[in-house]
Formats: sequence, structure tokens, C-alpha cells
Amino acid sequence: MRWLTSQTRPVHRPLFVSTLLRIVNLSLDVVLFGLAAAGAVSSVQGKGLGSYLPALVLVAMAKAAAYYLEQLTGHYVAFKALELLRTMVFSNLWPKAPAIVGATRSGDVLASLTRDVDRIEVVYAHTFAPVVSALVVPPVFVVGAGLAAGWQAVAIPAACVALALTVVPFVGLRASMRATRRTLELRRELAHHVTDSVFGAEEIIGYGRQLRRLEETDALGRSIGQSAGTARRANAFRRGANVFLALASSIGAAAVATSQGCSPVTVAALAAGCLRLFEGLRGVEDAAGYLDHSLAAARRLWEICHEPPRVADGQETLELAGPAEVSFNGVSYTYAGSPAPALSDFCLDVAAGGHAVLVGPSGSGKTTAASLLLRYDDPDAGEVLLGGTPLSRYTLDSLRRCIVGVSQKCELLDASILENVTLGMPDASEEEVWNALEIACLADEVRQMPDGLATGVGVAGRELSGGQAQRLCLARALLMRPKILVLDEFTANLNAELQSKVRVNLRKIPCTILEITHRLDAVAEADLVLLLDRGRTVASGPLDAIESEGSLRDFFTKNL
Ligand SMILES: Nc1ncnc2c1ncn2[C@@H]1O[C@H](COP(=O)(O)OP(=O)(O)OP(=O)(O)O)[C@@H](O)[C@H]1O
Repeated sequence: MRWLTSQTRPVHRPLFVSTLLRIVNLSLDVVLFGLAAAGAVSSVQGKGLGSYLPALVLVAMAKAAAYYLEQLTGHYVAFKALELLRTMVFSNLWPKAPAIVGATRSGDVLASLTRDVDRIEVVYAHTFAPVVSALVVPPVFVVGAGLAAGWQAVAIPAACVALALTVVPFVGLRASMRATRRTLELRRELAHHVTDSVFGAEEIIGYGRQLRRLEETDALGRSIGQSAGTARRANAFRRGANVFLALASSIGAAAVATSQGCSPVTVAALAAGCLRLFEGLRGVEDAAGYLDHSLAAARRLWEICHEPPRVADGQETLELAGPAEVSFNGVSYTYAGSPAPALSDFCLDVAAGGHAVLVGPSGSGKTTAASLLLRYDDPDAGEVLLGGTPLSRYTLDSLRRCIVGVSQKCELLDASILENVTLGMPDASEEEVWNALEIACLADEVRQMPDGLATGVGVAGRELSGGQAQRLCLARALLMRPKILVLDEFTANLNAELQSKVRVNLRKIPCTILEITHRLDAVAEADLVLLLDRGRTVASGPLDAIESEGSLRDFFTKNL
């Protein structure tokens, strides 16, 4: 919580003002009801409203002003807290992406970014001011009423207020906090399950598993309902206890004041004030209900924000005038929780401007090598070097401006072709954009689209064919003028003719290329071929050397 408080310092002053206004509002509320009850009794007694009416009008206007200002500052606090918390969580996440997204269950980060932040905003907007005012106003009211109507008359309300502040909020709190932790865990699973179902809808329907998935979702929903029941029962008890205490306080005060010989006007004012007082005490009751969720949300956000970055940022800015040499020097890497290494003592040297191709069966470690070159993570042993210097020396920003990756899985934004191509270079000129599209062999097709560069690609690029989406991703990478290009099955959706045209174009670009492929024809373009199997190099060298050993064709026949 101290960590959260430090993140939201700019809202502390308005929060203080909002709390003061809440105290004024609550005090005027009690006075208003007391006056109204006293005036009503005075009227019934035939004494008329007398001075009660102007007092009522004055107090009502003052209360309205206090309420308006409290809402204004309260909402300012709420929205400012939301802005600060969201910015804080996003800025903590960016440096950890994409590693954290890969390692976190789908839908989970999103839930944290939205629901958890909203939960904590509730602490600022609806918890702090109500709790503080509930702690201040009722004791002050009891003392004021004791001075006016006698101490015996306020004995019962005082006892009820003490119970409402010190006992009721804590009944079942520990059990409901445990249950809420479990509920939030189950909600995470539900978010994960629903996200998987939505993204995997085609497969689920295709394989006729929709009913089974729905049953699983239902089962999770039922478990959440059962687990949330404990917290709901504790909340219901607190609500019931406070209603009972309010009535006991009001009836008790009225009975004692009457027996003490207080006037009916005083008795009515006291009874109405006591009833109203417990409206203010609901702030404590509600806070107890929010507390478990808020603490659990704060804990989850803390974990996301404090998870150490997968890779430490380097100090030097990488500036390359042209292509550079890429080397993997005895690199070994094992994924967390994986029994076997994805790469073992992996070595590779690609000359500046060269084109190396990694070939190997599924799971042999090709993509892992590419992601280490993009520095999504660091090797457990060995080094990845650029022009002889370890990648870790360079800032991630400058590194990713020089080394650009195009993967088989194209991620496109639901925006225009222009916006997608210029994602990494928003200031690129139209001429540069067309040039990149030409190299990616997509320019002619875009020219023929009714809206040209302004054509929308649809959600996840659904308006484009798989091959167009892949070439769009390639054009996006080329626009960055990369010095190192990492291509992971980037032509998987292209026919042989298009593929060879793209390859011819790529040969004209001054950059070092590391390509991953399953295709024998791609190998023909490379200066260096490396055959990988279960994280180990089986053979490497120029194509001729491998061909002469006969290992390439053998390897393709056996493994691919
Ligand atoms: N995020 C991950 N967590 C745990 N293990 C992983 C992860 N990603 C890959 N692996 C494992 O590491 C090994 C190498 O995977 P990698 O994706 O690098 O292979 P690949 O050769 O690129 O395969 P493919 O051709 O199918 O893309 C595999 O055994 C795989 O199961």
C-alpha cells in the first residue's frame, strides 16, 4: 500500500479536501434530519415551524453546496488516480514486453490493467473519505447530543457507534479475504479460459467442442459464485448488523431521552439524528467489503510492476551505418520450467551483409535463436554478438531500431495499410512507404485497392489474405531500414513465384539476414546454411559444402 501511495502523490491534496467536504456534508446531513424531525414535531404540537424553516433552508443549501463540491473533488481524485495508476502500470509493462506477455496467461494482464486498477481507484474515490468521515462525525455527534440532551440519552447511541466502528467491520473479514483471494484466482482462470475460447473459436467449433468449453466456463462460474459466497455473507451480516444498530440507537436514545423528561422536539431530533448517523457509518461497512478486493488487486499490480525485467537495458546507443556481422558464441538457453535446453552450445557467424538460413525440425530451437538475437531474453551461457560486441551493451531501443524481426505470425492493427506499414516509422514519407511495399511485392495490389494506402486491414488483418498480411509485415520491417533482418518463416503463405520475387528484391537491400525456414528452395539463396536438431548444430557451412557431404538432402528427407 505504501508503494501505491507513493505512485498517487498528486491526488493526496484533493483527496484531503474531498474528505473535509465529506465531513462537512455528513455533519450537515445529520443536522438537517434532526432539524426536520424537530420542526415536524413542533408543527404537530401546533407551535408552527417557527425558526426551524429558515434554519432548514440554510442547512439544506449549505449541504447541497458541500455535496456538490465533495462530488467534484471526489471525481477529480477518482479520474486522476485512474490516470496515474494506468500510466504507472503501462510504463512498467512496456520494458518487459514481449517476454511478460509470453509468460503471462492470456487475458490475465488485460484483466489486471483494467479491473485491478479500477479496484484501487475505488479506494481513492469511495473508501478513504467515507471511512475518515465515519470515524470523525459520529463521535462528534454523540458528544454534541450528550451536551444538549444529557449523557444518559446518548449512552445507547454511543455504544452502538462504538460497535459499528470497532466490531462490525471486522466480522468475517479474515475468512472473506481468504475467499476473495480464491475468487480472484478463479476469475483469472475464467479470463484465461474465455480468452482462449474466443481466440480459438474456429478450432473449438471445427472440432465440435463448443458444448464442452461452455460447460467448463459454467463450472468455473459456479466455483466463483461459491467462493464469492463467503464474502457476500460477511457483507450481508455487516449490513444487517448496522441496520440493527441504527434502529437500536434511535429507539434507545428516544426512550432514554423521554424517560429523562426531554421535550418531544429534542427526542425527535435525537432519534432522527441517530438514524441518519448510521448512513455515514456505511462508509466503514462498504470499505470492509471493498478492502479484500482492493488489497488483492494492489498485490497483483505490485507483482506485475515489480517483476524484474527479463533483460537489463544496455548503456550504449547502437548506431550502424550499414549491415553488421552477427555471431552466436557457444549459446545455450533453457526456457523456465522446461526439462531440456532449447539451444546447446550453439555457434553461428554471419558476415556483414550475409544471408544465413537456419533449418531444422519443429522444436529444434530456430525461433529461440531468433528471439535471442532480438534480445527478448539473454542466453544462459555464451554470447550473442553484433559486430563483435555483446548485444547486452546496447540500449534495447537502439538495438530494436537496427535489428528487426518478421515472424510467421503477423500481428496487424485494426487500422489502415498506411498506419500498419508506418508503425515503427510514423514520419516516413509516402515515397518511402511505396518503396517498402515495392520490395515486399505488395505495391501493385495496394494500388488496385479502392482506398489505396487508406484501405483498412480489419481486425487482426482479416480483410487481407494471409500472403498480403505477411508481405505487409515485411514492408513494415523494411521501412525501418534494418541493418539486421530476422525472418522467421516469413514466406510461409506465399506461392513459389511471389516468394522468389520477394527474395530477389531482398538481395538488393544492404542488411545481414538470418532466416528460419522449412523450405529447401529458400536454402538456395543463402551464403550460409545451418542444420539444427534438438538445439544442437548438425552441420553448417556454405550450401555447396553441405550439399557435397550430402547432409542437406538427407536432413530434409529425414526431418522435414
Ligand atoms: N515459451 C516457451 N516456454 C517453454 N518452452 C518453450 C517455449 N518456446 C519454445 N519452447 C521449447 O523450446 C524448444 C525449441 O522451440 P523453438 O520454438 O525455438 O523451435 P523451432 O525450431 O522454432 O520450432 P518450429 O519450427 O516449430 O517453430 C521446443 O522444445 C519448445 O517446446
